[in-house]
Amino acid sequence: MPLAHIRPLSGYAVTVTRPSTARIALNRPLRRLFDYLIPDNLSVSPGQRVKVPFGRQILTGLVVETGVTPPGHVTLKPILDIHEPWPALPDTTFHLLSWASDYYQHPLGECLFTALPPALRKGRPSQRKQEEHWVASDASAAELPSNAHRQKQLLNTLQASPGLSTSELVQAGFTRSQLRALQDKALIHQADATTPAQTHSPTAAPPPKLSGAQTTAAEALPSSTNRFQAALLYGITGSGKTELYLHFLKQKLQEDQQALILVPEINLTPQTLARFRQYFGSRIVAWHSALSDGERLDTWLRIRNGEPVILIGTRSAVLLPFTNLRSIIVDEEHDSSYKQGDGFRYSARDVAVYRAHLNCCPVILGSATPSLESWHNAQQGKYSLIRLEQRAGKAKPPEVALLDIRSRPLEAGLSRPTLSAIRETLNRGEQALVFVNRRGFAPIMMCFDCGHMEECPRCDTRLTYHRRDRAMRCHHCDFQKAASNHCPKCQSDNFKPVGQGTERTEDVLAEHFPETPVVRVDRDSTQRKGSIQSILEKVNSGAPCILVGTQMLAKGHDFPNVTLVAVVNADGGLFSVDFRAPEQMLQTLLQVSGRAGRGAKPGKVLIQTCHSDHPLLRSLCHGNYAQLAEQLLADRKAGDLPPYRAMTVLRAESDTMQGSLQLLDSIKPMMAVEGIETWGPLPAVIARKADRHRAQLIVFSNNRKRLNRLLSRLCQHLDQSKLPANTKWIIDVDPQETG
Ligand SMILES: Nc1ncnc2c1ncn2[C@@H]1O[C@H](COP(=O)(O)OP(=O)(O)OP(=O)(O)O)[C@@H](O)[C@H]1O
Ligand SMILES: [Zn+2]
Repeated sequence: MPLAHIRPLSGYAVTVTRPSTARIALNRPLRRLFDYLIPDNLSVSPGQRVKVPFGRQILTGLVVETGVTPPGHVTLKPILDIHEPWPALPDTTFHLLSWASDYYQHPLGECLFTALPPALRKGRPSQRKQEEHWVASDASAAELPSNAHRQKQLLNTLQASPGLSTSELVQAGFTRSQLRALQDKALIHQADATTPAQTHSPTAAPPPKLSGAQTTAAEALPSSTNRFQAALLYGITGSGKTELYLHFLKQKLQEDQQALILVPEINLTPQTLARFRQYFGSRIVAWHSALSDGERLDTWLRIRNGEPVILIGTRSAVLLPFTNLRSIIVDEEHDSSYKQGDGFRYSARDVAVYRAHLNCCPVILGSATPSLESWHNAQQGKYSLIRLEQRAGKAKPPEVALLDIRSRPLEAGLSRPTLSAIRETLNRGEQALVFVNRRGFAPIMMCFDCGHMEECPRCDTRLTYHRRDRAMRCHHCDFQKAASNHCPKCQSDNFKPVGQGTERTEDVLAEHFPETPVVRVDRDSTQRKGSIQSILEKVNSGAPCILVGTQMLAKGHDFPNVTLVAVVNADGGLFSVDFRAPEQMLQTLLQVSGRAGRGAKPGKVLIQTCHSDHPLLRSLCHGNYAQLAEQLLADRKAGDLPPYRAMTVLRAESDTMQGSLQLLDSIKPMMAVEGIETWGPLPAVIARKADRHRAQLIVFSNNRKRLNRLLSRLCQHLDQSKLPANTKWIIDVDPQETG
């Protein structure tokens, strides 16, 4: 041993076995990490939260590695303290996020911090707050004043589902003050936290017996929770996929194991939770955007502590620090809300599959309209394909008909046959659903004298007329102004709405059917917390009504008394420039059609179109998505588009279009590499949004690894380049939108 290494033992004994430096990730959009010294009194390991000095601030960082050699002769500052002695991100979660950072080309620090609840991101202590659960006391609602409707409803809810938590009740539209009011009157009390199983114990209602088709599908589901297996469950609308998920978990998941069920935001209703709780009681825990910071921390800690929860959550749930995750289910796997639209643009579905792979556990992707990516993976044998092509119970698939509206008189977009079909439905005491793909009253306000149309001053789009609040609004930025009765250009009062949105359809239906409630469901009508829940409750009561809504209505709802679905206009996606538009249009049409006839009564779907001879729409009538998927995949293959080639979009935004195009032009030569093809740069379809000019460069490759390496180099290069003022770039790997 060289002499220089022989040192007196005292004071050095520790440094021999302990690393003295650590590389730390910060929650910053920076593609770099920072090195710090580990003081002798601290012991740190990867995934752990630490406090570090950064400029004049003290920030929370996450340890990425220890024992690193810092570059050059920099003097390192010491870590100030640790937040807790254990790593906030355990091994597999850490590995998952590092992989995602590399795959999606997003800075590691921001990726890692996404897996922490807001409280821990902000550097708060990781102490557990006890979530309050409520039960109704043995008192009667008669003690409530007759005008306390909401309190009565709250009490009824708790009588029906004892043990709901404050957050679940708030999500269902109740308020904390209503809870307090009932508590003060001793009508409800907190469930005993030490015996939650009692308040949450599965109810006696026996699960329905699986049908023959369901049993066959169940037998084909992954056989073990200790092996990676990916299954695509293609089950038509109303086939009872949820029952299969429950059956699978009941059969396969052991009592000490964790499971994750991903759902699109809108599907995570108290009804869904209640259905799962019937089987699994207090093991069911929810994760969604409406939770408070405290509730998130509480749930996060349960997961990190390895409690055997079955988490039902939206997109970001896939990043949580599970320690014993043994099954993953992705419901409505085709849903575009699984892809994050800004910042860390990950696809929760794809991350879920990778996570299952890392954990050596099964993943089930379920949908009535699988994404072409998943369908392709099944064709390639990467996923097993399980088909469930019969509706559950007594329900039959709906009868679908195209209604050509080219030469028919329309009333706010509705044809006479559609109106009569609605009337017949209501006369039978059933419910009708009318699907309109736009919110607002009309997408265009136009002067019939001078031809002027109202446009957004900040975007290359028209303003939508919202009649309820007499406003003209841009749906792409936050611009709005008061609506006027006169053309702002020529003052003519021949200034009128063109086309229809949900508000207009709602008005026409209310005029035609004055006796029947017309319920509008879109982003405007459901802004208030819990409003969607009360709407759903109304519909679920089964009384005749007409539902009018956007795709919010298409997803996953189970309204047994809806027997007619009318689609006002199906043609939007047929001729779009976005290559995904036909797929998304067909998925939406099939999903919304799938709301018809889910109970004992037969369902009917009327699709109004100007292209009744279009082959895609004709196949849709046969309701055979498998066939449609094959057709769409053949088009993708012919165009050398995903899933046949990997695709990434580089976007640039600047004060001028020239600035955006120049930036993309400057990096294009870096991509003149074998096996890489680029399209563009070109202005985006909406070239100007909120006064920013947008351009894009699309990159394709047959070789994902090569593309990934090239993109990493490109991002490094762009990070180190000095960009012109006000110019920004964005990278989107596997984009959902390419317009
Ligand atoms: N074996 C069964 N026997 C009787 N009814 C069943 C059975 N399985 C499911 N159901 C009922 O059938 C209806 C549809 O089930 P579910 O909502 O799970 O369908 P789904 O496949 O998720 O449909 P979608 O894709 O349209 O959301 C529900 O009301 C459910 O309770
Ligand atoms: Zn705008």
